[in-house]
Amino acid sequence: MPTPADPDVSALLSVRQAIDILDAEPVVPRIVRLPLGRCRGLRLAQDVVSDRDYPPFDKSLMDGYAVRAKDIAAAPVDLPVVGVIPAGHWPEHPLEPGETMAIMTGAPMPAGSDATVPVEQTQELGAEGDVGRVRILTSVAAGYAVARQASDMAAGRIVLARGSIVDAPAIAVAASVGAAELEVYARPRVAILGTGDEIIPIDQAPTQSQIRNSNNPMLVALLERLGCDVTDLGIVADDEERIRASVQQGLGFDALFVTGGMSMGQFDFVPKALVELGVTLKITKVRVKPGKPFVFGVGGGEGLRASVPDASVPSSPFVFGLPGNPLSAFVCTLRLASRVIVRMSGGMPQDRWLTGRLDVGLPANGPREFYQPVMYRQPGGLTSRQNELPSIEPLAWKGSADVFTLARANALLVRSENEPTLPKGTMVRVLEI
Ligand SMILES: Nc1nc2c(c(=O)[nH]1)N[C@H]1C(S)=C(S)[C@@H](COP(=O)(O)OP(=O)(O)OC[C@H]3O[C@@H](n4cnc5c(N)ncnc54)[C@H](O)[C@@H]3O)O[C@H]1N2
Ligand code: MOO
Repeated sequence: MPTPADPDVSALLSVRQAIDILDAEPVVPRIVRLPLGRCRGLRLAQDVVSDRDYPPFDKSLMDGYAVRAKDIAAAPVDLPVVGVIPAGHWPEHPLEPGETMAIMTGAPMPAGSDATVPVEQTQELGAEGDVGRVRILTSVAAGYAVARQASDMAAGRIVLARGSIVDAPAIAVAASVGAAELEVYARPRVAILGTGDEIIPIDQAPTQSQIRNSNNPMLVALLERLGCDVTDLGIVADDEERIRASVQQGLGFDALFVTGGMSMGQFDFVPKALVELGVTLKITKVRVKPGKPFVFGVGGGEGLRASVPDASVPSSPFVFGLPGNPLSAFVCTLRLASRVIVRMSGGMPQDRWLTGRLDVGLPANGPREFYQPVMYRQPGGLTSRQNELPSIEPLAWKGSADVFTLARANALLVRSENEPTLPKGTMVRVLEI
C-alpha cells in the first residue's frame, strides 16, 4: 500500500528546535546517599577524593629479593638474607648495604632498598649460621619491580568526578579510597500510561479489532535502561474522564510517559486532559518521522507532589506525550525525552554516534527528519587495528507500527529534512539504540 503523503508540516517545530526547548527546561535532580553496592549505574553527586597515596608506600611488584641495585651491579653476587617481608607487614628494619630481604608481591620495600630481583633470577644457598644466603644471578637497575609511593595517585586528588557514572571501575576506585557510601543522583521516578480502546494487556486474547499493548512493556525496558525507576500504570480507555484520572495519578511522579491519543482523531483526548490538569505544553508536534504528534509538558499535579516521600523532589513533573505507534514512541523517547531524563539523573545529554558506509543507496528524504532502523555491522577481527569500515544496512521500513523491523535494528539512521538521495557507499553516522 502506498504511504500517504505528509500533510503540510512546515509550521511544526524541527527536531533541533524541539531539542533546544527540552535542553532549556530547568531540571533539579534528586540527591541520595547510598551504600557503594547500591550505586552502580547512578551518577555521582559529589567528587570522590583519594584519602592517601596509591600505592601508600614503595611497593614490590614481584616475589623475590629486595636489594640495593648498586650492591648487585657485578652479579652474580651472594648476599645474606636478613629478613622476610610478606604483603601486609611493615619491614622490621632498614636494609643495610650488602644485605637482602625476601619480599613478596604487594609488600612494602624496606628503607634503603631500591629494587626487587625476581625469585627466578636467584638461587637459594645454604644457611651460614642462622642467616640464610642467596645468590643474585643477574643485576637489575634501581627501581626495577618497584611501584613508587603515589605513582598511581597522590592523596587529596579528585579520583571520581561529580556527574560521572558509577560503573565497575569506579566502584573499584571508590572501594580503594574507602568511600563506603556515596552521594548520587537518584533514579527519576517515572510512570507509564497507555491509552486506547483497542489496547489490551498482553496476557489477554485480542478480539478482531484489538491489539496487545506493546508500548508499556517496551517503555519500561527502555526507561529502565535509561536509569529510571519505572511504574507501569497500565492502559486506560479513550474516555476523557478516565484519561484525566489516570494522567492525574501519573503527575505524582517525576515524569509521566503517556502513549496514544496524541494526534488529530476524535478520541485523541490526551493533550486536552493535560492542559485541564494544569500542564503547560511546551512542544506539540515535531517535524520528525516517526513521532510527529510528540508532546512535552511541564507542571500540573499540584498537591500530588506532597505525597512523594522526599523533600528534595523536583517541584514540577515532566510529561512526555508519545504517539501510540510503537516506533514513534521509541524514537521520541530515545531522541527527545531521554535528554531530560539524563539531566534528571545528573548527566548531560550525549548522543552515541557510530560511523560506517551505506550498503545500498537511499532515495531522497521527505520534509520530516527521518529515523530509519538500520543494522550496523563491525568488520571481523580481534584487535583494534582495522582497514575496513563498519557497514550500515538500512532495514526496509514498513511504518511506525513495525516493531519487527525495529527489533532487528541496532541503530537509527538520521536523515535530515529533504535530504537528497544518498548513493551506496556514502559515509554516514547512525545513532546507537
Ligand atoms: N489526520 C491525521 N491523522 C494522523 C496524523 C495526522 O497528522 N493527521 N498523524 C499520524 C501520526 S504521524 C501518528 S504517529 C499517529 C499517532 O497517533 P496517536 O498518538 O493519536 O495514537 P493513536 O491513534 O492512539 O495510536 C496510533 C497507533 O498506535 C497503536 N497503539 C496505541 N497504543 C499502543 C500500545 N500501547 N501498544 C501498541 N500499539 C499501540 C494504535 O492502535 C494505532 O494503530 O497518528 C497518525 N494519524
Ligand atoms: O508517522 Mo507518525 O510520525 O509518527 O508514525
